[in-house]
Amino acid sequence: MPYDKKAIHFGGGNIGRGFVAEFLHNSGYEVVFVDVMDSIIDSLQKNKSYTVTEIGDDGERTFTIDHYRAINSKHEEQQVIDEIATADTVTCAVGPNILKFLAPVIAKGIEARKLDYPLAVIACENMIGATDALRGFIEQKLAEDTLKNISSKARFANSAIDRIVPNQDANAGLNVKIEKFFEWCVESKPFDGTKNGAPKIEGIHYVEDLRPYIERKLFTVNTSHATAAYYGTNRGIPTIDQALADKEVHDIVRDVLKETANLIVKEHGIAVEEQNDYVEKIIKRISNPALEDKVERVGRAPLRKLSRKERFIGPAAKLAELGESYEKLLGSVEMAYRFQDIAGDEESAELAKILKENDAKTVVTKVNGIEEGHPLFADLVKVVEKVQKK
Ligand SMILES: NC(=O)c1ccc[n+]([C@@H]2O[C@H](COP(=O)([O-])OP(=O)(O)OC[C@H]3O[C@@H](n4cnc5c(N)ncnc54)[C@H](O)[C@@H]3O)[C@@H](O)[C@H]2O)c1
Ligand SMILES: O=P(O)(O)OC[C@@H](O)[C@@H](O)[C@H](O)[C@H](O)CO
Repeated sequence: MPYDKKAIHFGGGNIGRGFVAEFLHNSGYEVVFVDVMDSIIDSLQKNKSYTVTEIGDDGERTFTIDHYRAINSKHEEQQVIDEIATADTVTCAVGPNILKFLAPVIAKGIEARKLDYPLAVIACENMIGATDALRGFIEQKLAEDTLKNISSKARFANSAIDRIVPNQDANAGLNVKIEKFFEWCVESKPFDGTKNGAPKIEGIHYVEDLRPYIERKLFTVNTSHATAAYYGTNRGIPTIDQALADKEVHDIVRDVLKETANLIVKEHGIAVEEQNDYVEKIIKRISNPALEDKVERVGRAPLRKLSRKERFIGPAAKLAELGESYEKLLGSVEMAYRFQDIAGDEESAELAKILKENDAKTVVTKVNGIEEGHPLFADLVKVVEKVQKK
């Protein structure tokens, strides 16, 4: 493999090392990791390779990832700018709330570009429109002239990324254990008319309209995952597979998925059988005991997960608008509201504070982004009142 293309990847964490970098590497890209965590960057700089182990029904397979470099953007901003100026792609997997912090350095890299083809920017986060959000932050930092010619400098494509990468063993170092299944869908249209076309990354499924893919993923994989995590936490169950082995939790997850499946089928014209097959596949994936996926990881950042476009309120709001049932989703919302003061999770502490300091109506407006008058509002207020009582 010549490794003659260059990819800058922000976030050397689980999905960054275990999924995005693996695919870039296998497609002949030299990967430049950018992170702010000293331990990850130091380790990537010291070790010239790490392994990714895929766990499937048919056993395990291990791959070696090499041909990468690593930069700490806290200390070496100019280096990151120079790399972006001469790169083919920028990807990130840092978490939706971090996107705004990446924007200034990416904007400077775009300003410094002299190449005769645009940079491909693809955010790989669990968020509807993550690349659009990143683009918005970047554009706030660009000079007027650059903004006028932005399509010659950079192209921005949203993506939906699906692969379970649990937290890794403390002694694993850089090595990543990951499920075998993957899906990475990226919008194709933003690359129309460019010299090189869409980035040639093996495994990416380019699609004209991403909405059905990202909504199906977020409202099936992540809705069920988070439901299992929050009910599991509430019952003192440590991992997702163990939560799903509990008959009651298992049945609740299935009931919640009936509600989101109803929406997905109605909204996107996906056949009922196809959605049923998808649901079965997802339940099997998240029940995989080999992943040992902790409920705290899957439930992390409850304020984000309880927000308007996210895995519970997104589908529940739409179902309410359509006059369809969303009762089981309210149960997941209740359990998410009960995910408070979890060690290492700042949002869970913030959630506890918000619930203590505000009345239920204010909480719903603030946390769920649902206003009085919306058909979901009164039911959410009841859920919050119940949680506030106990
Ligand atoms: N883990 C999964 O199963 C999975 C699957 C699909 C999508 N995702 C999404 O991928 C994203 C990352 O998730 P993860 O599980 O890899 O999390 P993670 O915590 O393992 O990795 C995030 C990385 O981003 C780094 N980071 C934080 N601020 C940064 C900054 N300003 N600049 C550069 N790097 C920074 C962190 O140091 C960390 O290394 C999230 O949006 C998540 O929803 C995760
Ligand atoms: O990453 P989050 O916090 O949005 O959600 C936690 C998990 O549900 C998520 O990371 C899944 O493992 C992943 O989305 C599977 O593709």
